[in-house]
Amino acid sequence: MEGHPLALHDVMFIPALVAQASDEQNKKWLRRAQRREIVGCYAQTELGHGSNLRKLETTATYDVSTQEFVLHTPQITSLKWWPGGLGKSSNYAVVVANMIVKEKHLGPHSFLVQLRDEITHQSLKGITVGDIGPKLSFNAIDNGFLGFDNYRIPRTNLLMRHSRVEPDGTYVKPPHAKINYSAMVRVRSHMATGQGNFLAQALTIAVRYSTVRRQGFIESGEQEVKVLDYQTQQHRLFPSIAKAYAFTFAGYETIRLYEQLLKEVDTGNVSLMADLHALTSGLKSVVTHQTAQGIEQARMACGGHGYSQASYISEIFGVAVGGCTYEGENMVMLLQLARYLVKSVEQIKAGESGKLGPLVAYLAVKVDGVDLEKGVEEYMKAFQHVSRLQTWKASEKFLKLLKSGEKREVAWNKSSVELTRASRLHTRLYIAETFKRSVQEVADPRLKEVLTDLLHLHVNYELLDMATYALEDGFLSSSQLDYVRDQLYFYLAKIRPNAVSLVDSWEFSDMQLRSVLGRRDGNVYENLVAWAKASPLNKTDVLPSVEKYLKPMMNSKL
Ligand SMILES: CCCCCCCC/C=C\CCCCCCCCCCC/C=C/C(=O)SCCNC(=O)CCNC(=O)[C@H](O)C(C)(C)COP(=O)(O)OP(=O)(O)OC[C@H]1O[C@@H](n2cnc3c(N)ncnc32)[C@H](O)[C@@H]1OP(=O)(O)O
Ligand SMILES: Cc1cc2nc3c(=O)[nH]c(=O)nc-3n(C[C@H](O)[C@H](O)[C@H](O)COP(=O)(O)OP(=O)(O)OC[C@H]3O[C@@H](n4cnc5c(N)ncnc54)[C@H](O)[C@@H]3O)c2cc1C
Repeated sequence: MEGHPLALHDVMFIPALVAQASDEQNKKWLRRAQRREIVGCYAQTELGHGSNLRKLETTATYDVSTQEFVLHTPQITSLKWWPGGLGKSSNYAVVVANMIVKEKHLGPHSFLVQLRDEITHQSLKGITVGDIGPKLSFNAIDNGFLGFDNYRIPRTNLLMRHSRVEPDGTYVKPPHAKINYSAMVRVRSHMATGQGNFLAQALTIAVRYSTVRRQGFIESGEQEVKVLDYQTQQHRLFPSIAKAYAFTFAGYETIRLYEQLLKEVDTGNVSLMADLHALTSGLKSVVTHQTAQGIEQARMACGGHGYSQASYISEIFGVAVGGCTYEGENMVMLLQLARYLVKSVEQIKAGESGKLGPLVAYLAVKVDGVDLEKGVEEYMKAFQHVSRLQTWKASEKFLKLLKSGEKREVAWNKSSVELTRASRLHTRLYIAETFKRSVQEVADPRLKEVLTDLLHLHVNYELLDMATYALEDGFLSSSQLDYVRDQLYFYLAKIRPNAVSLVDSWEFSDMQLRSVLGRRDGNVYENLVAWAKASPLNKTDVLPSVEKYLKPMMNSKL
C-alpha cells in the first residue's frame, strides 16, 4: 500500500516512452526498460511549478555545433521536485523541460536523460539528485529532487515520435500542441479504477467489521445489534459501495478511450484528444475527492478501532488522497473541463449545436420536468438538467464579465467557483450514465438485480445531494424530493442482506487488506489483543523512560 519505488517505472516512464519516443528510439530504450536493465521515472514537476507547465524553468537548449541539448536548472525553484522513484531508485528519467532552439522557446518537451551510472549507480557529473523526505503516505516511494548544471545529452534523446529537432536545428511541430502531455492523460484515464479499488478496500474492512461489531439495540431484545443494521451506518457505507462500482465502470470506459486515442494519434488523428482531456480531468477530480470522503467515512464507521492503525484504513486514505493532488491538482483539472463546457455553450449560442460531442450534446436540449417514478432514465434527465443549468449559469456569468470589459483571465477567475461546480455536476452525470449502461450490459440475472439495486441507490443518493440545484428553478418539487428520500431508504434496507457479498466479491485477500478489523474470518477481538501485545512498547513491562524521566519527576518534592 505504501507504494513501490519502481511503480513510476511502469506507471509513467515506460508509457511515456511508448507514447512519445519514435520507433527507432524505442528499439534502443524500450526493451531495456521493459527488462528493467534501466530504471526510470517521470520528472516534470518543479519546486516552484507543478500546475502551470508553461512556466517550468528547467531548460533544454539546443547546441547546433555539437548536436546536443544542454539541460539546466537556473535557480532553486527550477529543481525537479516530487517525481516518484527519482530520489534513489532510477538511473534514467523522462525529463520535461522547456525546449529552446535558435533562441526560440518552444514549450515543454520530453527528453530521455541518464542520471546515474549504469554500473555503480552513482549520480553523474552535472546532476544533483536525492529524496525529498517523508510524506503523508507513499513512504516506500523515493519521491525526489533533481538539478542540472549545464548537463549535455545527445539531440536524439528528445522524444521524437510527434515532434523533432533536425541536426541543423529545424523544428518539426507535433500534430497537437499538447501531445507531450499524454503520459498524464494515461494515468488520469486509469485513476477511476485505481481509486475505486482503494475505496473498495476501505469498504470491505468497514462492512465486514460492522457485521462483527455489536452495540446497542434497535428494538429491546436479548442481543445487541450488528452496527450494520443501523440505518445511519448503512447510509454511511452503502452509497460508497455503489460509487466504488460506478468508478470502476467509468474507469473501464476511459481506459478504452485512451487506448483508442493512442491508436488514432499514430495515424495522425488527434480529434479525440480534447474530449478525453476534458473527460479525464473532471473524472480524476470528482473520483479522487469522493473516494477520500468515502474512505474517511468508512474509518469513522469503525468507531474507535477505525482510528487504530490496526484498521489499516488510515493507510489507505493516505495513499488515495494523494490522487487529489497528483496528475493535476483537482481544482486546476476541474477548470480544464470547465473550458470545454464553456466552449460547448458558446457553440450552442452560435447555432452550432450539431458540432457538439456526444458527452455534451445534452447541454443544448431543454427538459421541462421528469417523472422519477418511471425509473432510472428519468433520473438521468434530472442529472442532465442540473448540469445544464449550472453550466449555462457559470458560462453566462463568465461571458457577461467578458462583455463588460473584464480581461478574459480576470473574468475566468471571478467565475471559477461556479465553473468548478458545473464541472463536478457534468462529471457526476457521466458517472451515473456509465453506471447505468454497464448494469444494462450484465447478462447474469441475479447479478444484474443486485447491481440494479446499487444503481438505484446511487441515483437517489446523488440526486438528493444535488437537490439545491434541482430546487433552484423549481425543476423538482419538494414532494418529488420526498420520493427520492423514501427510495434512498428503501434501497439501503434492500441492499443490507447483500452488503457483505458485495464487498467480498472484490476478493481482497487478508494479506492485501492488512486489516485486523477487516479479516475474512471475523475474529476481530482476539486478533486486536494479539496486535496490541505485539506493539514495540509492550516488549518490556517497564520502559527505560521510567528510570530516566518518570521516577525523577515522581520523586521530586516540588
Ligand atoms: C491510483 C493509481 C493511478 C495510477 C494508475 C496508472 C495505471 C497503471 C495501472 C495500475 C498500476 C497501479 C499502481 C499504483 C501506484 C501508484 C502510482 C502513483 C502515481 C502518481 C504519479 C504522479 C505523477 C504526476 O503527478 S506527474 C505530474 C502531473 N502534473 C500535472 O498533471 C500538471 C497539471 N497541469 C497541466 O496538465 C497543465 O499545465 C494544464 C492542462 C493545467 C494547462 O496546460 P497549458 O499548457 O497551460 O494549457 P492551457 O493554456 O490551460 O490550455 C490550452 C489548451 O490545451 C488544452 N489541453 C491542455 N492539456 C491538454 C491535454 N492533455 N490534452 C488535450 N488538450 C489539452 C486545453 O484544454 C486548452 O484547450 P482550449 O481548446 O484552448 O480550451
Ligand atoms: C504523491 C505524489 C506523487 C507525485 N508524483 C509525481 C511524479 O511522479 N512526477 C511529477 O512530475 N510530479 C509528481 N507529483 C507532483 C504533482 O503532480 C503536483 O504536485 C501537482 O500537479 C500539483 O501541482 P503543484 O504542487 O504545483 O500545486 P499548486 O499548483 O501549487 O497548488 C496549490 C493551490 O493552488 C491552486 N491553483 C494553482 N493553479 C491554479 C489555477 N490556475 N487556478 C486556480 N487554482 C490554482 C490549486 O488548486 C491549489 O489549491 C506528485 C505529487 C504527489 C503529491
